[in-house]
Amino acid sequence: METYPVMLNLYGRKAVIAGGGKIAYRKTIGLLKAGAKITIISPDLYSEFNNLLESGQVEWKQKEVEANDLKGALIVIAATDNKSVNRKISGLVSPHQLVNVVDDSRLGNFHVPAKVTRGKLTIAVGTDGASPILAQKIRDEIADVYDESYRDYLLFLEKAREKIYTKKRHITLRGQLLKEITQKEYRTTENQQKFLERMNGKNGRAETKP
Ligand SMILES: C[C@@]1(CC(=O)O)c2cc3[nH]c(cc4nc(cc5[nH]c(cc(n2)[C@H]1CCC(=O)O)[C@@](C)(CC(=O)O)[C@@H]5CCC(=O)O)C(CC(=O)O)=C4CCC(=O)O)c(CCC(=O)O)c3CC(=O)O
Ligand SMILES: NC(=O)C1=CN([C@@H]2O[C@H](COP(=O)(O)OP(=O)(O)OC[C@H]3O[C@@H](n4cnc5c(N)ncnc54)[C@H](O)[C@@H]3O)[C@@H](O)[C@H]2O)C=CC1
Repeated sequence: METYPVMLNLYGRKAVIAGGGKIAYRKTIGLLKAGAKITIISPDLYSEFNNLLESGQVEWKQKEVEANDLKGALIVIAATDNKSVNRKISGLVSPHQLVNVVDDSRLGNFHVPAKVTRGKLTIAVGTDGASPILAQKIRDEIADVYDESYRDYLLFLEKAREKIYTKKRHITLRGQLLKEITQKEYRTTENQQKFLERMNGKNGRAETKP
């Protein structure tokens, strides 16, 4: 069976992480970047958490995890170092909760891919648990190709697409324009600017490429 990749919008949604170790920390950072509201349930916390706690970015309940702690969470991560506790958590979640079990992905309903993010561009690599290190390696290779400059490029593409849709255009022309801006020449700010001006109808220039 294949997995089904999705890009979740977790902004403001509740996430519960059981365990306060290194792996819990890694998952916390990923969830924070997505704007989730995170509660850590753990008798102790890995020192890296201190900053997050002090700045109020995460809530910590200093205790062992119980069924009640999972209530209201969209996403639950079982990240303790105790296999039977992690297994128990996977059995306690409701069928509509997302649960990731860090030491046995078959017990959960999702696992976490390696990813590279460049602003609005996200590329995720998964191996279904076969080799997290290969997922990391492929991610690193992809990250070299799709470097930091893609952050601004994506902003341009978004803006240009909006402009292309704003004005009433024939569907064929619209498609041509949307395709055109993904070509290499539009990686330069100069050509991006020219394109936006063209869409604004400045300088009386034609819409199609000369
Ligand atoms: C199933 C999954 C569940 C999940 O956690 O979602 C899972 C499971 C397990 N990982 C284990 C080990 C390691 N995992 C990593 C690294 C990452 N692991 C991640 C995801 C996943 N790991 C999910 C599958 C993803 C996929 O295959 O697509 C990444 C991609 C994302 C993330 O964690 O955020 C992150 C890279 C983050 C980044 O670089 O960005 C490293 C290397 C390192 O830490 O540097 C090692 C040591 C090397 C090794 O063992 O291979 C073990 C054995 C634990 C033990 O020893 O007991 C298990 C348990 C098992 O296999 O059953
Ligand atoms: N998915 C992944 O990427 C990886 C998963 N792992 C697995 O993740 C597990 C956790 O690894 P680390 O974070 O390095 O361990 P760790 O030892 O640093 O942290 C474990 C945490 O779980 C807490 N804990 C234990 N029992 C608990 C309970 N009943 N309720 C709440 N919290 C409890 C501990 O207090 C501690 O904070 C490991 O057992 C390993 O199998 C390890 C490497 C990678």
